[in-house]
Amino acid sequence: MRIIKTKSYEEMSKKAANIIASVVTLKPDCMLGLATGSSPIGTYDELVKKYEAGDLDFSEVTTVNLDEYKGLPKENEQSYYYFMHEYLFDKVNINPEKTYLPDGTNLNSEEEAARYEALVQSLGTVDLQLLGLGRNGHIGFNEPGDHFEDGTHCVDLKESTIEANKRFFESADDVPKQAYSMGIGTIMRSKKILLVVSGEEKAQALKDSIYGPVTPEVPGSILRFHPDVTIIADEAAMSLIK
Ligand SMILES: N[C@@H]1[C@@H](O)[C@H](O)[C@@H](COP(=O)(O)O)O[C@@H]1O
Repeated sequence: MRIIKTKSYEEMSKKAANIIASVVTLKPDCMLGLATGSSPIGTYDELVKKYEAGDLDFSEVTTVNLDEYKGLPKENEQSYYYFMHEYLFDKVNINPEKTYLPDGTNLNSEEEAARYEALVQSLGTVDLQLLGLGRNGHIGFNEPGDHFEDGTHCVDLKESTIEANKRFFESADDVPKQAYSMGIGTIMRSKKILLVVSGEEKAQALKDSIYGPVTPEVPGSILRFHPDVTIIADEAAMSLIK
């Protein structure tokens, strides 16, 4: 596990984008696992800049996203489909037919989870999985619990996650109560993992993930068992780590 400490969110984002760009440059037809949330927005902005400067070509890249709210249609501004198009897909030359997310409009949880898991596996191995960290230590939408879920599944979101994510919605009541998420096994099967963490409100979750026991109570802690993890965290997120 490599831990890179940066002075700011901007520096974190630049370094993360450099790592993703190197993967795309070395393997133009790579498969990227992508994340949503405020943590990776700066990284996507930096990737767009590299594309606009003519330094990156996404035409052969395939992407699979970690998660999606259950029940939100694609055109809902809070759907992760919308987010990915807004921050990345519509701004670079990626082939939209090679970008995949769970289908939030399929309300049959078992069917959708099985479909997405089979799809991700059929596409091959994720070369690099980008992750953010929830304030409660979640990765994707794998919430703290008593066991690690292996494959894609439907999650009942924790109150703390609904509380954390309500800033994007009109009220907490508007935040979906469930989401589809890749499982811990899906994430751990990626060749490389890149975790970006910013802000003081993540400091405890980051410390617990890196130094606490490996436990499903802190889903991010499982990353210690992965052979190729890079964590890029700003000073605020690292503030509880000496
Ligand atoms: N499902 C997403 C995660 O994929 C994300 O990494 C995390 C942190 O979000 P943020 O980066 O906005 O703090 O929580 C969200 O709920």
